[in-house]
Amino acid sequence: MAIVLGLTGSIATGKSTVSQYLKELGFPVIDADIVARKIVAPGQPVTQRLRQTFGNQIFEGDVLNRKKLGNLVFSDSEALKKLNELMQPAIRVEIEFQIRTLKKGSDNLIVLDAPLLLEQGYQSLVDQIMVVTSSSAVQLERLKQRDGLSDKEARQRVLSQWSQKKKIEMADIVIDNGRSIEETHRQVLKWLDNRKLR
Ligand SMILES: CC(C)(COP(=O)(O)OP(=O)(O)OC[C@H]1O[C@@H](n2cnc3c(N)ncnc32)[C@H](O)[C@@H]1O)[C@@H](O)C(=O)NCCC(=O)NCCS
Ligand SMILES: Nc1ncnc2c1ncn2[C@@H]1O[C@H](COP(=O)(O)OP(=O)(O)OP(=O)(O)O)[C@@H](O)[C@H]1O
Repeated sequence: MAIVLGLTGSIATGKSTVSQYLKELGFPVIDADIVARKIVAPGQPVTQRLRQTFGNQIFEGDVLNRKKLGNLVFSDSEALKKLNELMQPAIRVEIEFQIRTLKKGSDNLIVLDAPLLLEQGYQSLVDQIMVVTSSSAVQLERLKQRDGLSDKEARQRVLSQWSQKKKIEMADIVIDNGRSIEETHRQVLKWLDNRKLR
């Protein structure tokens, strides 16, 4: 029976960096950010509801302008709450479907990479929780650099999620991604070897 690993952590701490490595090692990865993109493609029911709720301002024709929606919800907690109410049920259904499908295969490890795994209570879908961390200063710097955000915008995004401390308290495994990527890979390999997963 495959182990389902829930991979999470606060924004820009390095989940994708770890999930990319697990993918390179050959493990199947379900990426909640990709699931979230799929359900807001043109013509999807959730896309229509986003238009009804937030108006045409967040669209270019049929296509959702993610940058505009991001700017709106990460600076207004009520809007973010509405967005979560709209999107999370459909995201959960798709994630559950993908886990069920992968469990029918022969993989010994299935990875669920989900930034809001703990906030949204996905613990019941996974067997182990891996939290990726880095110091707040490193996290902010990487976030600003990657997404071209101001200091204020980056801080607002960090504050829209649970604190790193709270996530670490709920973790089975903590991966410190504050140093080099090679050092992070070493920690992942150590865990895989301990669990005899490779
Ligand atoms: C607001 C949106 C349009 C911004 O899109 P954008 O392309 O700029 O960012 P992207 O989707 O790559 O997300 C980047 C990071 O933002 C953080 N984030 C995304 N959604 C949320 C949210 N609802 N609450 C808190 N943090 C979030 C995550 O750490 C995520 O990895 C997009 O993030 C979105 O649709 N969010 C809602 C869907 C969701 O809840 N996704 C998380 C799945 S568990
Ligand atoms: N150890 C590292 N050293 C230097 N840069 C890194 C390291 N790990 C990640 N980065 C960079 O930091 C940024 C954030 O990393 P990544 O995208 O993996 O985070 P994430 O947790 O998946 O973010 P999100 O929650 O937004 O999806 C990226 O630009 C990535 O290239």
